[in-house]
Amino acid sequence: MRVLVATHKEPKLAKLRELLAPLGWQLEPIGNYAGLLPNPDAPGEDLTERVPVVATHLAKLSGLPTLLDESCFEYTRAGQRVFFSLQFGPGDSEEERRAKLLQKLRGLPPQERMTRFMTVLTLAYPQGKTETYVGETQGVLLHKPKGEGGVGYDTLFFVLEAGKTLAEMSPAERERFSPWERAVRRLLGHHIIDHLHPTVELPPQGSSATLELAPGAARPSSRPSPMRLLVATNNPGKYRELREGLAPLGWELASLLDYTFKMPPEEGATFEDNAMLKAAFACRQTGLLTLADDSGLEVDALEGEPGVYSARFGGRKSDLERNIYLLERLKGVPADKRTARFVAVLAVAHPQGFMQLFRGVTEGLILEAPRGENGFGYDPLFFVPEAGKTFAEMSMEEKARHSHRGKALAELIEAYKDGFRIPEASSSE
Ligand SMILES: O=c1[nH]c(=O)c2ncn([C@@H]3O[C@H](COP(=O)(O)OP(=O)(O)OP(=O)(O)O)[C@@H](O)[C@H]3O)c2[nH]1
Ligand SMILES: [Mg+2]
Repeated sequence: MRVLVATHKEPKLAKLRELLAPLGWQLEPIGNYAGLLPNPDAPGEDLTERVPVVATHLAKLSGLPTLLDESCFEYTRAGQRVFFSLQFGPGDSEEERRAKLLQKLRGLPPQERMTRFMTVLTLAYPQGKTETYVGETQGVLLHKPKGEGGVGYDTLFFVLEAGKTLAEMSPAERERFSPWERAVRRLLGHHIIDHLHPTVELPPQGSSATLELAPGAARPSSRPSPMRLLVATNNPGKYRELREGLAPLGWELASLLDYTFKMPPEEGATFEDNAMLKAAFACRQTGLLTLADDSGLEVDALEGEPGVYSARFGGRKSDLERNIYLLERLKGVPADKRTARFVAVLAVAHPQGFMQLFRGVTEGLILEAPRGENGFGYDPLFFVPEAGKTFAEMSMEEKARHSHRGKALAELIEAYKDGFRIPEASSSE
């Protein structure tokens, strides 16, 4: 797809091309759009309303899908939400912009300097359809600059999650906290999923499905390995279990530590969606056969929560905090109502253009206090009646025999054990 990008900044275009490379879009700049934008300094303007309107205008003029982003600070002044747009005329130097911002903030009490640094990114189609992605970072605007790095307002913006200003971060760190990058990654995650939906058939438990990954990809041929498999997870506990489980295949494994790209946000509604998104993304980045695991805990008394949100349950940051939160949520729920299951979906994306899925489920109970030292995540709270133990009381081999991941891995090994054979790609023709 050809997409116009409303920017005249070469570094921004280059960065977009790098981040969106897995989508295979052809990104072209439109330099001369500034005159079409409404007055950027108009007060109280909500970018989530304005950016889609302007992007649609540009898409209609050009007849091509068009990407436009704008950023702003949003804060509260006298109880009102105020937007401070970061779009300026070409004449403003960074110095002048900072002065403008400081002037706007003069006299604001510290609690009103709490800010959302927000980027709104819209992809507009000439027919009028729009998609809008928002990236945001919470912070405090300082009275005085702090730090040396970065550009623009980076010296004034203190990121709460990081405990420093953007200007005090390394370039890699700054990327992680940049609302612009966050918005772009949301778009990427969404489109990778979009791309997969039309052809995927969700398989019955333990079977495999085929789908087309890249339009025009070579038709798969059946041929044996040499196998190199990228295990695309950032979770060390999972990685260990996957490595052990895959050992019988004798394949050479690569990990995400071997690469510098970042995985997109997991915005799918199901484990299947997220596993495919992760596998497809990493496969397209590396060209390697890629395995991703999406898994989680479904608690009946919580109507299936945390489910696909298991890694960010209650916004808690560590395994320990998530376990404490789970116990809080289940306070007063009697033992016989504490039923739950762990689900794992493994997706294997083949660079030739299709994907296979394997699913495993283990039923259990959530205890009222942790038991055992092994494993990771919710393991100390997950009791498996058939074994009479929690996952955390099991050795790795024992857990593999009983666990959701172990069961999905067994299906995968079964599918690949007699050498690597690619099924007929029926959906690509
Ligand atoms: O006690 C546990 N024993 C398990 O066997 C297990 N499997 C998954 N989980 C939890 O479920 C979430 C998955 O989220 P998830 O699939 O997005 O993985 P993740 O974000 O940790 O890594 P990645 O693979 O996405 O990089 C994470 O919070 C995991 O702690 C488990 N917890
Ligand atoms: Mg994850």
